[in-house]
Amino acid sequence: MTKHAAVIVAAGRGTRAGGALPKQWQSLGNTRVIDHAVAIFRPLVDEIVVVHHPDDRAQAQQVENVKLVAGGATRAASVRAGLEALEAQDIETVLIHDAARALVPAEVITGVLEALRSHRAAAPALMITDALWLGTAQNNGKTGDHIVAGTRDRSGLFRAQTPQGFHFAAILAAHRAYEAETHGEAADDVAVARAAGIEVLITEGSEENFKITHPADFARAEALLRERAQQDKKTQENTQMEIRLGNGYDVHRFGEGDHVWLCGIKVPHTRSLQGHSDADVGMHALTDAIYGALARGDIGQHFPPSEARWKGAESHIFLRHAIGLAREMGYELMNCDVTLVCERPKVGPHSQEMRAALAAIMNVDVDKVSVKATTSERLGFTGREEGIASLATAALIKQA
Ligand SMILES: Nc1ccn([C@@H]2O[C@H](COP(=O)(O)OP(=O)(O)OP(=O)(O)O)[C@@H](O)[C@H]2O)c(=O)n1
Ligand SMILES: C[C@](O)(CO)[C@H](O)COP(=O)(O)O
Repeated sequence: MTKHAAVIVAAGRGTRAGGALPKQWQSLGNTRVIDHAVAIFRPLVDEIVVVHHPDDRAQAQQVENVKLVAGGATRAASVRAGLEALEAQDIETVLIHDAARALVPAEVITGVLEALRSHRAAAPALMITDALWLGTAQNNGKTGDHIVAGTRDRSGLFRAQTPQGFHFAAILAAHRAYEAETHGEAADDVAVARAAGIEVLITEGSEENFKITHPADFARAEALLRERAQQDKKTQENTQMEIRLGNGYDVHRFGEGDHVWLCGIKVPHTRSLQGHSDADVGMHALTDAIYGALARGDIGQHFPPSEARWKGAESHIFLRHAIGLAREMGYELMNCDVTLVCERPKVGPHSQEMRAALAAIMNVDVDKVSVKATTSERLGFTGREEGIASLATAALIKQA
């Protein structure tokens, strides 16, 4: 079985960050910097080693279910200690990470793991997009004391991040073989790997994977946590919403008359639709679609044709009832779509007015309402102009 391990180095003193404790033990959100770093690796690897300073044993012991190892005087020495502690185990790949990059996005880690399937080493980075200057210090070498003495070519340059991933045996051997006297103090594990001739693939880094280095980085990390919490809340709200769909179908036959009511609009015609109510076939189909979405019966159940009081009733009464019931149950109309099937009258010239009428009855934006028409190619009862049929679909949404 492939065994992935993570070595999280946390043995530095965090002198640049300041604070009463080294930065990895300081608070970030409602926990500590180190706890964020460990939590993100937990589901992605089989084993986690936290390398701490010998003086920080008490702080490190508060991290549960990790192997604790005392680190060294340099980052490289701390990494080496972490790797040595894993030697006896059957580890295939190892991810070496700075505790100070506490908010590394999971995709950055999985990007490295994915790359390790085909490469012996991989590490995330961001391409340099700013111009590069050479500054010469005038006084004490702080930012405000430099004068630009030249520019440097930025092409092909990257900002290195962690986790840096390796086949375990290869990076352990590389660390053991690395001679700081010959190669200089290694900036990171990629430098160690390269000194051993290991090719390293660059994977996608992230601006969110910054290293907490200076005091201001804490404020940046807190802001990122707040942003993520808001995003999580939104995602949760979206996953909690409930969407329901319903369809409706209705038919009314033609009889004597000089107009038809369609979707709330009186359309002049050579005949009229017959029915117990005003026979607005489109509005009936839509009303039934809403009842259907709610699983609350149909128009006939709420307004029985056997009851005289509904004789000649205007159909907006039915539609208002259906949308009112939806709201009582906590739903809003997401959108609806009504299709009228007839040869005549022509619906196109009236469809915008019909949309507006339905939208007004339901008290929704007109963009949520569609009214369209089709003929049945002179086939069937609609083709013979014996009546008009209508189909409707309604989508309702409830936010939890
Ligand atoms: N002897 C060391 C030095 C550094 N690190 C770790 O390497 C990471 C990157 O180092 P850096 O950000 O430079 O941390 P510090 O060395 O703690 O910071 P500073 O240089 O400001 O003291 C950190 O997670 C740090 O804890 C380590 O494990 N052992
Ligand atoms: C390994 C590293 O995170 C790559 O960017 C970085 O070099 C470690 O931090 P340091 O400040 O250089 O010790």
